[in-house]
This record gives sequence, structure tokens and C-alpha cells, in this order.
Amino acid sequence: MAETIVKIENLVKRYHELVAVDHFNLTVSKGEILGLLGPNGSGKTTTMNCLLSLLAYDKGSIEVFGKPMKPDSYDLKRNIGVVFQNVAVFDTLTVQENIDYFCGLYIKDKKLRRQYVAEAVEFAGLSDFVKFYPKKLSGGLLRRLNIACGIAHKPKLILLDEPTVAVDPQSRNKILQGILKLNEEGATIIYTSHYMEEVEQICSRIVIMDKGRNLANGTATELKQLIKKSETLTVEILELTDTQLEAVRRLNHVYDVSYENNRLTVQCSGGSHNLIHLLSYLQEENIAFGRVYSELPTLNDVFLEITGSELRD
Ligand SMILES: Nc1ncnc2c1ncn2[C@@H]1O[C@H](COP(=O)(O)OP(=O)(O)OP(=O)(O)O)[C@@H](O)[C@H]1O
Repeated sequence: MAETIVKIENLVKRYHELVAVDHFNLTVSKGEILGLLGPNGSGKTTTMNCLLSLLAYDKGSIEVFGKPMKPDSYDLKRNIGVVFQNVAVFDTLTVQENIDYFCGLYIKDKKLRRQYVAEAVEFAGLSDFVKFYPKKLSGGLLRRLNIACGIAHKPKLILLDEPTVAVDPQSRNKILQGILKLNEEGATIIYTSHYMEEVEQICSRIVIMDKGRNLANGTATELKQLIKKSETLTVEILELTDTQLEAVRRLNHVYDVSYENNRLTVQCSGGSHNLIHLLSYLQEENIAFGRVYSELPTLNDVFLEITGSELRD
């Protein structure tokens, strides 16, 4: 079994009356890209800050690399890279100087540091901007600088807290590809986000978080299998009688139907070839139809079914 890199047990963090993290459990194994997916305010940042021992918590235990994590656990912290939600770089230092500064907190050997800084510049696609001051960088480049500062010292565990919020698509892709590359090179990654598409794209396992709790955990496919909905079929039809709609409702694996604005929507649970069965019925009944499409459930559907509310903002 893979080595356990992070173990959070029964974590509780209160801000006065508000329980921001509520008996939260999380285990992350070596080599994983763990996605912590939850809407704004679900407790992701608070959990990360507790994990780093930057915040005192009310209850629970946290181990990193098999050892208890404490505020002065510098031996553990030097193997952790952190990219916070808010960009934290020095305005008076250039891109190169910023990366060198953060790398220098951990890497004292000058030659090695020069190499690591050069690799981080290359990694973040900042080669054309090394002499720029942060104020001259676009939002996307600034985020990439923030990431380069967090990872230059080649940490074994990297925490990224919503690193793509408000970045352009090009920088977003660059960031996501970069995270995959860091993982390929051996880093274990915890990635918090409220963008389900991103989490699905890069994470090997996903934890769904809401109101400070760990609600579900698995690969995207496993999470989607937890819910009733397996497929939504949509067919454009000019005319459909109530009797025909009832017949569609009675097809195998169908659990909900609606017909509005010339659009038949059919929710299916399990089964295979649901679309073929539906189209065969329409053909038998000589019902003319237009555009047809089938959609698989999204992580938003999973979130909706588990919590009763939407994941999207
Ligand atoms: N310093 C604080 N004092 C009081 N309440 C706080 C504090 N920090 C966070 N909270 C509250 O704790 C809850 C969890 O916040 P947290 O920032 O951890 O969530 P999040 O999932 O990271 O959301 P976001 O993506 O918006 O940062 C929210 O209700 C938030 O308002």
C-alpha cells in the first residue's frame, strides 16, 4: 500500500459560533492528486490552514509524512509547498528575485538554488518575464509566479488553494498541465477548487466538502455511481401526447420524464442503451424527432443529490 502523506482525523475548527470544519477526515497517499471540491465557504481554506498548523484548531489530529504536524514542525514544512488563494509575492522584487527568495527559505546551496529557480521559471512559463516586477504582470502571469514561488524548492507535498480563480483560459491550462507534471515528477498534491471541471480533469481522487464535512470520496466515476441519475436524454419533438409521455416513463430504467417547449427530457438510472430504447419507441410510434443528445451526470449532479444545493456559484 502507498505511504500515507497526510492524515487528518476528526478535525474541528470553530470561529466563535460558526463550525467551519466539522469532524473532517482525510487521508492522502503518496502520488495522489487529491481534489478537495466544495463551494465557497465550505471550509477548504480553513482545513488547509489547519493542516499547515497556521491555524489552531479545536479538536482532532493531523499527521504529515507520518508525524504529528505542529506550528514548529520545520522538518515537515520544508517538504511542503503552498500556493495560497491570494497572491503573496514581493512587489519590490522581480519575478526571478521573488522565486529566488522563496526557494532560498529552504535551499541554502547557491548552485542548487540557481538550478531550481531556473527550473521553476521554465516550469511556470515565465522565461520572458524574469526581470518584470509583479505590478507589470497580468493576473494569469501573477498566479503563475505565485505557483513558481511555492514549488521552486521541489516539495514532496504541494497544497494549492484555488490556484486558477480569475485567470484567463491559457494560464489556467498552463497551471493544470503544470500540476500534472509536478505529480509525474513525484509530488503528492492537494488541490482545492470549486470548479468541478478542473477537479475532474486532473485529480485522481476527489473529496466533496460542504459545511465543513467530508461528504463523499472517490474517483469521479465512483462518485457519479453514488447517485441515482446515470444519464439524461434529451430529444426535440414537435408533438407528444400525454399517453406517449406516460409510455416513455414506463420504459426500463427511466425514473423521470418531462416534455416542455418541444423538448422531451428523460432521466435514467442505470441500464445501458437507454437512448436506443427510447428512439426505438419513438420510431414504433412514428413520432418525428429532431436533435437528440445524451448527457452523463456531472459532479454538480453528485453534489446536488448529496446536499440538495448546487455546487455552481
Ligand atoms: N477568520 C475567520 N473568522 C470568522 N469566520 C471565518 C474566518 N475564516 C473563514 N471563516 C468562515 O468559515 C467558513 C469556511 O471558510 P473557508 O474560507 O475555509 O471556506 P472555503 O471553502 O475555503 O471558501 P473560499 O473558497 O470562499 O475560500 C466560511 O463560512 C467563512 O465565512
